[in-house]
Amino acid sequence: MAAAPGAARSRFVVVGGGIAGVTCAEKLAMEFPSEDIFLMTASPVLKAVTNFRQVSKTLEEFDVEEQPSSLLEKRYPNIKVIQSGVKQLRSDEHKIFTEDGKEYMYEKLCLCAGAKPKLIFEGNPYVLGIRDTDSAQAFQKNLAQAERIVVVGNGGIALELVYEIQGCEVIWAIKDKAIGNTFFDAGAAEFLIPKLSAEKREAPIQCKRTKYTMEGSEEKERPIAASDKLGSALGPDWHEGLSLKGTKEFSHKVHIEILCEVKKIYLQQEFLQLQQTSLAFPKEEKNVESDEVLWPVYVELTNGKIYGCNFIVSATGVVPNVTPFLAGNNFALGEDGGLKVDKHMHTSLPDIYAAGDICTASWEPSPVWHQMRLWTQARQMGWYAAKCMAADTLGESIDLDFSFELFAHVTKFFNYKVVVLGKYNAQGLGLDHELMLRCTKGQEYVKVVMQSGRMMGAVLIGDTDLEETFENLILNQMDLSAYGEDLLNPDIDIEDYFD
Ligand SMILES: Cc1cc2nc3c(=O)[nH]c(=O)nc-3n(C[C@H](O)[C@H](O)[C@H](O)COP(=O)(O)OP(=O)(O)OC[C@H]3O[C@@H](n4cnc5c(N)ncnc54)[C@H](O)[C@@H]3O)c2cc1C
Ligand SMILES: NC(=O)c1ccc[n+]([C@@H]2O[C@H](COP(=O)([O-])OP(=O)(O)OC[C@H]3O[C@@H](n4cnc5c(N)ncnc54)[C@H](O)[C@@H]3O)[C@@H](O)[C@H]2O)c1
Repeated sequence: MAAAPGAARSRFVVVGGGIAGVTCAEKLAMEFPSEDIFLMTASPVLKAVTNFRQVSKTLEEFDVEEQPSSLLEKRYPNIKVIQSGVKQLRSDEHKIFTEDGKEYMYEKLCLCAGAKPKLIFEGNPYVLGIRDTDSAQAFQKNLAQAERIVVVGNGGIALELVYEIQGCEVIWAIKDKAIGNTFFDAGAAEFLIPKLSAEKREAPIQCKRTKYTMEGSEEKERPIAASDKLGSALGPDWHEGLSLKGTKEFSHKVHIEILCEVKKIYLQQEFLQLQQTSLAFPKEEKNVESDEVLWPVYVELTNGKIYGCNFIVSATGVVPNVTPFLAGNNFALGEDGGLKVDKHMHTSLPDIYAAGDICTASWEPSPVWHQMRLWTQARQMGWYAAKCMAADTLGESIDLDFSFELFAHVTKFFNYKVVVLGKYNAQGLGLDHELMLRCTKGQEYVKVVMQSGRMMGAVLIGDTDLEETFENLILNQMDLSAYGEDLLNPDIDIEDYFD
């Protein structure tokens, strides 16, 4: 195509300086060393993956570093970083327009603009979200002067926050029955809960493993019934450099309100006019006397309770950053608002690919993979999108990358190593599955999800050393019926078993 006068052009343009965009640009730079790759980003710093370690076939660990763009350009001299937000895309003309009034032409474009927090009561100044360095610092500043906050949401961010916050009362309002619904079931939640009260923190106990099989048993700690219910983002351990401390001297003080949402938020003045009564922080779950302190803001929950607090954290998921790209372009969007991509990371429009939090994987997935907006998937998608762009350019064919065979995520919650594999919460399996559990209080929690004798998923909390074996068992879909409960028998070296 002919370049418009004044429009810079490049064969490959990538939008987004997060993990997906940077990884995509790096891979393109390697594949096409003599081509200039334009990387456009709204944020002044880029996110680079460092210390990458392939822990097993599908599990990976790495650090995420904020770096100035000059460092990336030094490592890859054919990458040109353009620091300006994209405000418009004209897909029919293969052009993008940036905030600083410039226009660029591309042959192939990859959109990696990430996502932003999906806030409840958006626009209310007392409601904070956490996404990037700025929002994390704003949160820290507010927390330093707070005595009580309300945390809403039950996913990754809420789990990290309630554990890390010290010296501040936390009312944690969740829609579900148990904590951490995006990663755990109620059994795992029960295992983790003691960690939330510092006073009750237990010394490590002897490894006495309690074994459970199947749901529906009447034992006290029975397996939990299967349920059919279903700027750049920060990097790992983002909270470690931040002092997440309120004004008080105690450690954790978390009160959980389950099965509720926020109904209304009142400013102090509105609240006083209504002459409502707010609840004090509950003591041992009994104290519901009214609060005599006046708070800047009050939260009314759908269970009728009202708590005063300094501010509210909305850790209620994300929405893909698609807005600047939609006007005049007929992208197919997923239910979650992301740009639909096929198994070659192609959006519904010609020559436009997408990767990371902005996209919605719309191919028929492997039975044990699903999309979650995580940095591991952002890296894998960015890398694979670049390979697909290269293959299309060179007229080659390409198979779906192996990383999409099995969902695998390693992280840390409540100071435990947490590994989740496959359909770890029996997602999409309906009632047609069984659970096997092994649990040692304070030490480890192992859950496997079985269907027709095959392992479909697992949650491993603590240093279980089982991830590689279970990863293999899920990948090879071996019929394990004959092993029964021995699968989780701590006295049997399971790895030897399957060698
Ligand atoms: C607090 C927090 C903790 C997290 N913890 C974990 C964790 O422990 N493990 C895990 O796997 N994942 C975690 N995540 C999720 C993970 O960070 C994201 O899934 C991942 O970083 C997404 O990468 P991305 O490149 O797709 O998007 P982003 O990192 O959001 O990057 C998007 C980029 O696009 C740029 N951009 C946006 N709009 C435009 C535009 N119009 N023009 C130009 N540039 C634009 C932005 O400036 C940014 O550089 C966490 C997220 C948060 C917020
Ligand atoms: N260690 C980790 O792996 C980790 C840590 C932090 C964040 N993350 C990722 O970062 C992203 C953002 O994290 P997040 O915790 O905001 O999102 P999330 O998707 O993990 O969790 C959102 C939570 O908010 C709840 N929710 C949604 N709407 C609600 C509403 N109106 N009222 C009350 N609750 C509501 C959901 O039920 C869910 O529990 C996610 O993609 C997450 O996977 C991962």
